[in-house]
Amino acid sequence: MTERLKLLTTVTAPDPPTKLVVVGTTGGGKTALLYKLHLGEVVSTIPTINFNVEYLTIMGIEFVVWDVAGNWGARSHWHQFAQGAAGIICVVDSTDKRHIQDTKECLWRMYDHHDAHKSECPLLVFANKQDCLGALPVAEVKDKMELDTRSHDRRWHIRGSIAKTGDGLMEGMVWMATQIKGTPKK
Ligand SMILES: Nc1nc2c(ncn2[C@@H]2O[C@H](COP(=O)(O)OP(=O)(O)OP(=O)(O)O)[C@@H](O)[C@H]2O)c(=O)[nH]1
Ligand SMILES: [Mg+2]
Repeated sequence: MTERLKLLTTVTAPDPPTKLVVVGTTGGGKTALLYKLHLGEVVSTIPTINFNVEYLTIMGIEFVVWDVAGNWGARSHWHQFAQGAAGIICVVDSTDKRHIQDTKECLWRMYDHHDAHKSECPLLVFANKQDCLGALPVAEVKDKMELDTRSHDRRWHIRGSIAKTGDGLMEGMVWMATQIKGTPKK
């Protein structure tokens, strides 16, 4: 009987949602991006204090997406939010070199502290605000983030985006979902 019950539980219990964490220093567009994906709408945002959490289903995978604040106080905790994440999303304001520099430093520091350094945890970077005058081209954001040199054997991808219109968002998320589908479950 116990064995039959066990079997039943295994068969019927749904998989838990797959965790993604969205990081980046303040103002990059993380919250705008999350709600554009979640609601299909532009929401007016204020700087996030702690985090927002929403569910998204992409390519049949249910994701639970944590949008973590990018303020000074929160940055040193990104690695804690990232515990157990199957993928990391980093959002940068392509118009602001100082912001890109800060985000780069915080991102790589997070990897120093967290099991997200493991190569099976893919990294998706959105070079956001591509609609704005003075936005750096994606290739330049890639260089400034040092993705080529600091990613080692981690799978990564950079995509230009406009969180306000949704441009590039789904393409990036499909890349992430494809990577996660290809990662064997533990
Ligand atoms: N023009 C333009 N504005 C954007 C874009 N994405 C976000 N914004 C605006 O940028 C500002 C900051 O966006 P948020 O989503 O609040 O930024 P955040 O990364 O969540 O910031 P924190 O919560 O402080 O970490 C808001 O006024 C957004 O409307 C974009 O692609 N283009
Ligand atoms: Mg926010």
